Amino acid sequence: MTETAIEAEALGRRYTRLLPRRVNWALRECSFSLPAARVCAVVGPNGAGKSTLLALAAGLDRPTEGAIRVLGRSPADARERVAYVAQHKPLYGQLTVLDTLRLGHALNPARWDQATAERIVAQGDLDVTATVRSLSGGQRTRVALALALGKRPELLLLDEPMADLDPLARHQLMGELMAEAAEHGTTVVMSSHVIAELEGSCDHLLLIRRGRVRLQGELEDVLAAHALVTGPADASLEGHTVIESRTTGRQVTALVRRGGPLPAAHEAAAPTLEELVLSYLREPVA
Ligand SMILES: Nc1ncnc2c1ncn2[C@@H]1O[C@H](COP(=O)(O)OP(=O)(O)OP(=O)(O)O)[C@@H](O)[C@H]1O
Repeated sequence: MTETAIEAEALGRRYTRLLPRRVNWALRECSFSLPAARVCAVVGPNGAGKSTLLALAAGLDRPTEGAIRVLGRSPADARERVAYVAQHKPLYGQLTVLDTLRLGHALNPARWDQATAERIVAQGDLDVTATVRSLSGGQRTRVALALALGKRPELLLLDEPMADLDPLARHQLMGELMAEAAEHGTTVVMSSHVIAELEGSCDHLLLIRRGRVRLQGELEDVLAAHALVTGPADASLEGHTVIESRTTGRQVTALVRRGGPLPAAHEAAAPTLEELVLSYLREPVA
């Protein structure tokens, strides 16, 4: 097994509209490395480039610039070992749930794990003879995740997988994902807007803004490198990078990237993942 699940080098994806002509870089100069056998959260605001990145890793789209390697190969060559659940969960609407799982088996005869796929479907209390088009959005998500996990992938790419699930289904499917990752050493790369949910389950963070990587690393290290400080507004925070600050009267509260010991005049606390991500999302971009 490779130690790096996804490696990107100056990756870029540009979209060009002809009339009226407009060029939009969905991703630009993205270089990062996501470790294997970890659960990685990809976060960023709407339109940041998360889906574009996942589609490139899945080999469903091609970079305009730079390169991306998946499990040490080109995305096309790695495809057999990768499962991808796109944001809109594409499935065949006319197939029943049972036939969908049969198709999953037929397409992945060597690796297919029927027991896992069936268990995930059964936990949702689905009628397996119902057609996919008759299912609710959340039920379809469950079938898409059953297909993906049934493939027993080495790398699981999930684009906002939990967005339309009820809280109980979220909790249960997140548990399934974590158990799968732990048991089989599966790498999970998951985009999500539900930051609080990622905190207890992710090991690695990739934060994208306006097509560029703004922050990346092991979650523990990233959190430890920052502090939420409160102190007198006139005391200097020189040497530290202020990501966001708010002044109320004579007090300032700031999220900083530590550049060394913090000034004694300030009280410092460790930020939660949500506080950290929100500060980076609010940070003014030049
Ligand atoms: N097929 C396309 N044609 C033109 N522009 C596109 C296309 N797909 C994506 N884009 C643009 O690329 C940028 C990144 O989109 P992307 O879907 O990757 O963002 P995202 O981070 O997944 O957003 P969200 O959180 O809303 O799902 C956006 O500006 C979007 O308009």
